[in-house]
Amino acid sequence: MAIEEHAHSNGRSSARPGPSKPQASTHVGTLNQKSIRRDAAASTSNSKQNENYLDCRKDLQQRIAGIESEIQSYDEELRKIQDVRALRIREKRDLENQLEALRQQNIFGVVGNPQGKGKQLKGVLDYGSDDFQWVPQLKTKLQKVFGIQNFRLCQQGACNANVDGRDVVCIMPTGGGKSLTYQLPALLITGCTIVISPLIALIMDQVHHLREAGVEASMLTGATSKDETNAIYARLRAMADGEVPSNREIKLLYVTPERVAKAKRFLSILDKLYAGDRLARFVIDEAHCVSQMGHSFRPDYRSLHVLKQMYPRVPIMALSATCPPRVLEDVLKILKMKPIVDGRAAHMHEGTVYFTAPLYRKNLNYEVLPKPSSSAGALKVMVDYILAEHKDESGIVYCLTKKDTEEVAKGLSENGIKSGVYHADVGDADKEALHRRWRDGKVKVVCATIAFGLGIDKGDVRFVLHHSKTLEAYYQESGRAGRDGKDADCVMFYRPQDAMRLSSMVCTDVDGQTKLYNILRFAQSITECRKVIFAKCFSHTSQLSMSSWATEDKDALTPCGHCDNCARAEREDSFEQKDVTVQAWQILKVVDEVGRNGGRVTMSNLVDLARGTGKATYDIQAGGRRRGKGKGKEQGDIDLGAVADGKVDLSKEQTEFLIIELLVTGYLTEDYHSTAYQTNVYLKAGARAVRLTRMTKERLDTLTVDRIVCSFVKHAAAKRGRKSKAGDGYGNAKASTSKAKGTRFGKRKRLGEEEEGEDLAGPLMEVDEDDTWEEDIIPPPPPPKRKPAAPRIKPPRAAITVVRSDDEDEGGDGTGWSYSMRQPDEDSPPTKRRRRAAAKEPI
Ligand SMILES: Nc1ncnc2c1ncn2[C@@H]1O[C@H](COP(=O)(O)OP(=O)(O)OP(=O)(O)O)[C@@H](O)[C@H]1O
Repeated sequence: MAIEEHAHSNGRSSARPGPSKPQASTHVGTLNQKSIRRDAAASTSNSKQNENYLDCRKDLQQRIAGIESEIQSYDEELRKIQDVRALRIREKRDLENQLEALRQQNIFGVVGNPQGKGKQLKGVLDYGSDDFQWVPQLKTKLQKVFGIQNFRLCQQGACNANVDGRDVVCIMPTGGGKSLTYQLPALLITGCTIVISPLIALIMDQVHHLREAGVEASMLTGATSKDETNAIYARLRAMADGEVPSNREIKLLYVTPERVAKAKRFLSILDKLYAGDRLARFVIDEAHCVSQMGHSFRPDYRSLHVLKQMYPRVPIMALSATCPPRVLEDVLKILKMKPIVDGRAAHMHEGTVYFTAPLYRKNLNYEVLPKPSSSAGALKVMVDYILAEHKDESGIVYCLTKKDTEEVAKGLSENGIKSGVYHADVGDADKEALHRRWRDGKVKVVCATIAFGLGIDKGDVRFVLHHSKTLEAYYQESGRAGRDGKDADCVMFYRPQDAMRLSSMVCTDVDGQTKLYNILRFAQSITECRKVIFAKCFSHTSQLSMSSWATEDKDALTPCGHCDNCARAEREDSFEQKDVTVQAWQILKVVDEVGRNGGRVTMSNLVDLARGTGKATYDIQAGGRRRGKGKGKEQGDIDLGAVADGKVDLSKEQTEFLIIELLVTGYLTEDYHSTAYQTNVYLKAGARAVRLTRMTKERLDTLTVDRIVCSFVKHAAAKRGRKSKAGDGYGNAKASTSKAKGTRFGKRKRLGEEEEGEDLAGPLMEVDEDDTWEEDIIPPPPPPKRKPAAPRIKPPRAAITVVRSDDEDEGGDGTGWSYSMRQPDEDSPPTKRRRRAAAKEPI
């Protein structure tokens, strides 16, 4: 009853058996008997339930008691663990204090040297200073082993942090000297430094150089023979067992990431070295490959996360030339490295010590030169340039295609410049032979695709000629120049027609168009400092911070003072401005008319149509208005007077430049048509075109904002006696003035002089009459005969820059802009017309 009452008292209806509530009945006797039987049955059932209940209760109480006592024992254990933890924390602090004291004792000027400069702030270290006791030893080895007199950029800081056993990240530009930051410290530390590098060729090159310098360096790659591999493992085992004296140890062992990821034998020798305290450091070269967010992710790099897991005592150094903050964060996370601390003010024992050097190298002179439109002309310009500026000096010509490299190498060789070819299809032995001959100076110029990059470390590359698809590629290629720190030239050859070929090459790439427009803006600019363009563009597109482009003496947006545009800016009278709003309107009107007639125009087509020269017709697609009858290509033509109020009164080249400017500013846009073999690029009106085309010519004349203004170069830009940037280009001692470059820029043609540049073309970016092209189709090289060492001829060119106006009147959107155009040279190469005239041929 108690149970039932309890249940009822809880307000629940009980399903349990119990005495029934009295029911109304008319048969009393029967009811009483039934009731007695029911009561007896209920009583039996109640006692069973009671037993069950008691059993269950006992069981539960016992279990609860068991758990309670278990919890108590855990509490006790936790208390013990917490006590131990607190003890260990105190011990750790003690050890850290000892480490700090030890570090301070090792820093002259704090403890060891009372007369020291006292540069150290409390609790932080300036690894870039001389205040470490091993610095004299580092400097001696720097000179004796590597033959290098001074550290450059952040090398000293990185070396100090390495010797001090810190985890390090070092971001330095290509050719900045990253290798030294781990190779030199490795000589001062007991044990073996394991270098993980992505490319066998690069590894071979490094090991070769180190052995030449007398450093015990080895490699374990697919190219290492079985015997050699066994010998290396035997030496490492002996090292781990303490059987090898320190001066006989393998100081640097190069491996590919695949070996760390997959080779069990290698991992077991690492275990042994670790146990024997002979694992000095892991160096991860090209560390951005660890991150999927990086531009060249390598899956095997990901497996490097095991290093910190398995060998927590071994410091790691991560090296890269391009590691934007987002990628760096990912790299640190994957490698299980602590967050970064500044190498000039690093916490005594916490964090990954971080060093970075300006991405901009002061010893590189960036310059854009005009490229003639014919293969012969383009080759001639390159030959002239090399002979006039870099005769007998080492250089590289980067080409867009394999076939280009072959044609250019042939052309240069025929003109007395010993050249070789390097691209993906060249066999390893030939590559190696070329590399060797180039290094020895037997070959002067390597004509290469971008494949010629990693592992190419020749100090005295005095010039690199570029035909690049993107600004990133241009910058990367330029990293091969001037690695000895002396002045070097990085010259891009460009003509507006290139844009169409490049556009078809990148049209399917992610961000292809954005990247293309960036390099077009760079190439067309004649006023803005090249360094500043790099800084703005890369800090925007690659998340490389703007400060990466600052140097010790200049911030990122201060002009470098020595690129072609800075040199030009030094001469106030070097260009004059011209309003080309009408010409832009005319071009857009022509495009409009072609589109209305169902036609399409290529760039060269558009130039001819707008200027009323050449065949001045355009292709018509089915359904468009056509001129003439019969079979064959349907053609349309234009009444320029009616459509555009006459011809565009700019030279061909100026018109091309204006068209590219209209393209990158959205007044024109590309119209791609693919066939089975190629992609043809046509031009059509862009989103902004209507702003101009809706106006009448008369209305245009009264327009006060959004006018388009071009600057034309009046005189050759001064570039003579260009100063050497800053000593060796890496902030070390001052140096000389570079050789006079007086021949570089001759006098230019007067504005309006006609028909220059008809023979301008490029073996590297050949474009056929219709702006259509097939990769690798290159016309034969030009006739070889030419006088060596002729002064460099600078073909004419018009460069356009956009200047925005903030004026929002006249219905404009505040994006007014103006152009500047460089005036053609007076000593430009003979045009077809002039050549014909000279040969007394009728024009
Ligand atoms: N302090 C220095 N002074 C003069 N030359 C140096 C110095 N440090 C390094 N070098 C030289 O600079 C060249 C480039 O060095 P290194 O190969 O280490 O560059 P890197 O930063 O690794 O470039 P990459 O990213 O292209 O591999 C080498 O020839 C090296 O000997």
